[in-house]
Amino acid sequence: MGLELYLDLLSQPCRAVYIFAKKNNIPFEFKHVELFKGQHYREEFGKVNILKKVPALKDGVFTLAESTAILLYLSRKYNTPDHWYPSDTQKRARVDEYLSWHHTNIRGNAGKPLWIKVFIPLITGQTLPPEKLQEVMDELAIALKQFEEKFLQDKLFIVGNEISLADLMAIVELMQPIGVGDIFEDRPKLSEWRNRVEEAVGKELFQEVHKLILNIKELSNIQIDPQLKEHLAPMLRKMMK
Ligand SMILES: N[C@@H](CCC(=O)N[C@@H](CS)C(=O)NCC(=O)O)C(=O)O
Repeated sequence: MGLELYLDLLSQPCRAVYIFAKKNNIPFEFKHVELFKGQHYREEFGKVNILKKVPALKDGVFTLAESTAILLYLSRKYNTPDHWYPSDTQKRARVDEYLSWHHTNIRGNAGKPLWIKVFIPLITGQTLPPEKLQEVMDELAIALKQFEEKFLQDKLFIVGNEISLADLMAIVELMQPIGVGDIFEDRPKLSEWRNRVEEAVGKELFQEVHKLILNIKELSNIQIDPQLKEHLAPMLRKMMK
């Protein structure tokens, strides 16, 4: 049994894993787990990831959750080019530094605008006041300022002159709010970095993987799984407050 990747390309960390595997010609079977259909609650998927989240990996009898761990596993197993996760100790530490900061700062904030503007209305039928969107956009702006000042500075990529796992994890998150508002528009440094990342990944692959998120409005007539609604209810109540 070969490598299987369980993904939904609406999910940011899934896009990072997909891009990484495709870009590095890693052979895998794409196992589509549609979150809005609640397919991650199926018993079969629970055997791959007891946490019931995507991305997840299955390689023979070995299973693995968490995007960062999956990317590192793939980079080691397939001996991918060094720039993704440099062997130089200090460069590698810079990737680790970004990845440690990423989850609570970029990931913690970049997904929210889409929830406020698209997913919550879709799931609950309720539209939230514009101030709610403004609130999360303001929080994201703080994270973006730190991203530019601390991690990007005046470099081409987060770790010098080549793309690494840090850039990959960052870009997939920063593409998430794009259907709601263009966060790159008034940020030339961020926008130029995005172009470089897109170029390094390959424009065709980049567009392919972001097709769903760039056409997010087409989701408006999707049927949401009732179990998913129930599972999300506490989180939604918190976000709607
Ligand atoms: N820390 C995890 C996050 C995984 C995660 O939150 N996945 C979301 C999609 S972006 C998910 O599967 N959510 C389903 C749910 O919580 O019901 C990673 O980086 O892989």
